Amino acid sequence: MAFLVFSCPSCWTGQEQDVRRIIQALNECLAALPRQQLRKVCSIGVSGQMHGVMFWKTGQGCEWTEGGAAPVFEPRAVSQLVTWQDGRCSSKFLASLPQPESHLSVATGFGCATIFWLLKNSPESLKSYDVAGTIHDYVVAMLCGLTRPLMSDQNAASWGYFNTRRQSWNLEILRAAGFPVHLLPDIAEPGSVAGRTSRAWFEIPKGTPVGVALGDLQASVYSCMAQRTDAVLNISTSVQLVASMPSGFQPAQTPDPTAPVAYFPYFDRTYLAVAASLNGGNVLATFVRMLVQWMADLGLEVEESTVYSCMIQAAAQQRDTCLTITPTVLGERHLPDQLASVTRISSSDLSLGHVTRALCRGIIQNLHSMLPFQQLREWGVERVIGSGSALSRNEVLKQEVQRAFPFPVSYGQDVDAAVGAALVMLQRNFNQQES
Ligand SMILES: Nc1ncnc2c1ncn2[C@@H]1O[C@H](COP(=O)(O)OP(=O)(O)O)[C@@H](O)[C@H]1O
Ligand SMILES: O=C(CO)[C@@H](O)[C@H](O)[C@H](O)[C@H](O)COP(=O)(O)O
Repeated sequence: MAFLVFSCPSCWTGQEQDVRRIIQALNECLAALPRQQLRKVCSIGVSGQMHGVMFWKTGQGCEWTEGGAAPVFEPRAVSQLVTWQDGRCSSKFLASLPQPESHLSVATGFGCATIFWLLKNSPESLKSYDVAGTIHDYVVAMLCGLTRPLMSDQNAASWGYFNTRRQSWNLEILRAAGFPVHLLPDIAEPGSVAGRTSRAWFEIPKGTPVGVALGDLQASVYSCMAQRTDAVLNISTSVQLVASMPSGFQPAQTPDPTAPVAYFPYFDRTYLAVAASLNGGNVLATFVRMLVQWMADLGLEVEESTVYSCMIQAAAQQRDTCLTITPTVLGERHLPDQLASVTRISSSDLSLGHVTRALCRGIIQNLHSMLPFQQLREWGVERVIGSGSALSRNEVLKQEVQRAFPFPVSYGQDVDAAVGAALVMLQRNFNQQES
């Protein structure tokens, strides 16, 4: 078994997750589903958080165990998952990387940037592995027993150094920079089948088709964008505002690291215009944790859930405020070094209601500064579909959305990446399975 081991300079903030625990959570989810239903599964759609990267060793990525109630796979020679929230690549480090031949620029947390960082700071750790992928590419590879992982262009683009027009990695540029290109997965069409389950998985029969893993953003959009005139606004940990570009649209071929809107590949060579803000529900969560800590420092104990409900209630009473909060505590990919600020502070606007109202407004205003909502109208958007737990649980955030958007906002029932991944398999592979 091998792990990535880093000596950590104090200036970067790594964000890693334990692959074993993720797969354990997946197993628990599967175990909770009715066995009868699992027996009837006719195909498996997979999606997951984009940008992140993990490594494993060919042929040793997992072990299947038949013990217990059902056959499951357990990770073996795998690294940690370095997530999309990873902050180890400073602006200076990113500026030292070669210019990609892609319409998308590279930010911290993107797979190829992380690999470049490891190459420079921990080259030994890479030697233990010979393949890499997103966590969802790993799951597909393990289920199907693939020796080399397959990756959809949706996830490849999220790593950087991928040319969506040519559907290929920037191999020459990467090779010239000493990048270990053998780690890069092979590319497959999103919506296609990656393989079939090499064994029974829980009650799901051996030989069940498994789709190439999709990006969670594209899968969520697929679950709810009924018309091209719909935009999707998701606010959970982070925020994404998404509109679909007309077929035939091609983004400019050079990356612009200062552009707040990126064009992500969708299906059938079409693109989604995406304003992906790193500052969403996590801003409120940071505020809540700060209050809980202040209370603890003052000798008082309070539950986070109590703080959420009190602050939302207080802000619901406080319909307006002059207090202005730019809530970018995490910076943004296009402005990594611009952090949060509070302005127009007057002694009359310091209540919990004022601050929470200003925080919620600030999250929406920050999104508006990235993708002005009038632009959506120019793209033909007529309606916004709202989703995400931070939005659905927060009446004040909903009010601020309604206030800022010049469109009706409706809240979808099944706006969910898992639903989208299942629909893709059902709708796009139906003919394939019938023949
Ligand atoms: N009790 C609560 N009431 C209202 N909002 C909450 C509450 N708990 C968490 N949230 C908000 O929901 C956001 C998303 O939480 P969570 O569902 O855990 O993340 P994700 O959907 O990204 O996996 C948090 O960042 C926070 O802003
Ligand atoms: O970062 C982007 C888009 O660039 C995301 O779609 C990415 O895949 C991540 O999953 C999301 O940002 C995280 O989603 P959530 O936890 O905010 O729901």
